Amino acid sequence: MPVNFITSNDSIDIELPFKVKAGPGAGKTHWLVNHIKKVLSTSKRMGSYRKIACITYTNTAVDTITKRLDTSIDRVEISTIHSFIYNNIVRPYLHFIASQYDFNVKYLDGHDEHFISRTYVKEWIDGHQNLAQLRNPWTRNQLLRLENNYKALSNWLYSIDYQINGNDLEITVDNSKAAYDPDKPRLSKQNCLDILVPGIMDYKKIFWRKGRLHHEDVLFFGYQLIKQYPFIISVLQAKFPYFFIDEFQDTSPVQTAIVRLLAQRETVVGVIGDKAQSIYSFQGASVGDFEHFSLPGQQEFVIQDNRRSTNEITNVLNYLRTDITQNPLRNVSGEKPIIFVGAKEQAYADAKAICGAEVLVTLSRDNPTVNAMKRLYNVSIPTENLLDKLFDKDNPDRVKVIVRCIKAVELGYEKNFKEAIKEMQKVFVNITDKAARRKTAFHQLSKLLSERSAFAQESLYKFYELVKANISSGMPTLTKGAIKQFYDTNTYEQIALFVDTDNDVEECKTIHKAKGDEFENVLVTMNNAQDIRYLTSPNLGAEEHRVRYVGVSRAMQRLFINLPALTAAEELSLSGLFDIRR
Ligand SMILES: Nc1ncnc2c1ncn2[C@@H]1O[C@H](COP(=O)(O)OP(=O)(O)OP(=O)(O)O)[C@@H](O)[C@H]1O
Repeated sequence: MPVNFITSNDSIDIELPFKVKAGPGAGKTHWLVNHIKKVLSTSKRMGSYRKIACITYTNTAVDTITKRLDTSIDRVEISTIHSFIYNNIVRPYLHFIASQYDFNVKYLDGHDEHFISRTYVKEWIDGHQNLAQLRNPWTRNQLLRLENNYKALSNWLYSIDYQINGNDLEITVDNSKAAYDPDKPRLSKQNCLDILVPGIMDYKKIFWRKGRLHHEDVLFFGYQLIKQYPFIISVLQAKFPYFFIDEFQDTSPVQTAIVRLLAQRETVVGVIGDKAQSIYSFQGASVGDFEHFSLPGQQEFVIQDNRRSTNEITNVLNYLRTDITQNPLRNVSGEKPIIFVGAKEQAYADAKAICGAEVLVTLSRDNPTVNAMKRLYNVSIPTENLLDKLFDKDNPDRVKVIVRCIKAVELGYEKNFKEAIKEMQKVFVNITDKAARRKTAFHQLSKLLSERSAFAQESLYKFYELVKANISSGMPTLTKGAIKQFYDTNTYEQIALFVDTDNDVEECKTIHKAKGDEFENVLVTMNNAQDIRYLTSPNLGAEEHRVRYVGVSRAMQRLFINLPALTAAEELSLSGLFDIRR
C-alpha cells in the first residue's frame, strides 16, 4: 500500500477510510481534532442529527479531545470503546438476548471491575454441574476452605476473558493463573480445572442474574448482539457516518472485530496510532492489529514530525527508534538530556534544582516506584511484591491491622489527613461511639506520624510492636516462625512501598497513566542496573522497551533519566546523547 507523508496541519479526503501512523508528539491527536472539525464543516452526510464517533483508549484522552474540540462537541460522541459499546449497543439492546445468558436487565447499571466474592464462588461450586467429580485433594470443602486453594481458585476466576476464534467469541480462562503464588501452580488441571471449566459461563451468570456487568462483558455482549441482530449495525451506521479511533495500537482483537463489522457499508472508519507506543498487551492489546488493520479503499499516511520535544530530546527518541526518524519541527535547542546515576531521591533533588520553579513530573514503571517518588523514600525497590507475600504468609487478623495502620500513616505522610483518619478509624471499629472512635484514631495517628522517622527504616517487627502496644493489643501475637523472620528482615518502608494510598499526586505518575499527555520537565526512573539496556540496546519490538520509550517521549523541554549504576563503557556509549552526572 502506498504511504503518503503528511504534517499535522494537512487535510485529507473525508470520505475515504484512513490509517495514520506517527511517532510520539507528531500531532496525531491535533490532526484528528482538525479532521473532525473539517468533517463537521464540509460533510454532506451529517444532516441535523448524525454524529461523529471518536473513540480513544483512556478517560484522560477523552477529556483531552473534548477540551481541544471546544464548541463542536454536541455533534461528536467522544468515548472509550467500552462506553461506546455500552451506550450504543448493550444498554439499548441487551434485553434481546438477556434470557440466553440469564441477565437481569432490570438491574443493569453501567459496568464495573471484576471482583470475586466468597459467597458467589461458593454458590457457583455448590451448583456446579460436575460437583460430584471433585475428589480429594480438590473436594468442594478443600477448594473453598483451604486458604491457598481458595486464593488459587480466585486468581483463576479473575483470569476469565473473551477471545475471538474465527467468527465466534469464546469465554476463556488461564490455567497458569490457578496459583496462590505466581511461582506455585496450585490446582491440578486434570483433577480440578478440567472438571470446573464447563461451568465457567455459569459463574458469570451468577453476576449477570444480579444485573452486574464486568468491563470485558461489555465487549462480549456487544459482539453477541451485533452478530445475532445485524440491524444494530445498520442503526449505528445510520447514526455515525464517521467512526474514528485514536491510539488504535492499544485496541484488543475483540474491539477490532467489532470495528470491522461497523466499517462495512456507509460508515467511514479511520484509525490513528503508533506501534511503538503499544503498552497494553496485558489488557489484550495486540500490536499487530494496528499494523495489519486494513479496510477496502483505506489510505495510509505517516506524520514524521515531532512537535513536542526539543531537538536534543528528539535526537534521543530517534536513537531509540529505527522505523521512523522524527523531524523536530519546533526546532528549539534545549539542554542536553541528563542521566543521573545513583539514588532516586538525589536524582529528583538535582533535577528539581535545575527546573527551579517549573513543575517536574516523575514517570515510573510501577506503583511501588511511584510511591517511593511521592514519599521520597531512601530505599531500593524490591523486585517481588512484599505486600502480597505478607498477605500470603501472615495471620489475616494481624495483617489487616498492620496494613491499615501503614496506609493511614502513609496517607498522613502524603498530607491527606482526612483519608488518613478515615483509614485509622477502621482499626477501631469496636469503639461504637463515632466521636470517640474518631478522637482515638486522630490521637493514635498523630502519635505514629510523630514517630515515623524513628521506625521508617527499622524492621516491620518494630512497627508491629508499636501497634500491638498502643493500638491493637488484641491483635494475634507474633513470636516465631517464617512470618516472624519476614517481619524481622523487611523494613517498614520496604513494605509501605507496596501500600497504595490512592492519593493521586500529579507530579508522580506511572508511565501508563501519562500516556497521551506531555510535560515540560520529565524524570524517568529506572530502578535496576539492567534497565540500562533500554538505552544501550533499544528494541521497540519488546513491550518493556516501548513503555520506557513512551515515558521518555512525554518530555517537552527537559528530560532526566535516573539509573542506579553505569559502567565506564556504557557512559562512553551514551555520552553523545546525554550529559552523565554521578
Ligand atoms: N499543527 C500543529 N500546530 C501547533 N501545535 C501542534 C500542531 N500539531 C501538534 N501540535 C502540538 O504538539 C504537541 C503534540 O501533539 P499531540 O499531542 O497531538 O501529539 P500525538 O501524536 O498525539 O502524541 P502522542 O502519541 O505522544 O500522545 C501538542 O502540544 C500539540 O498541541
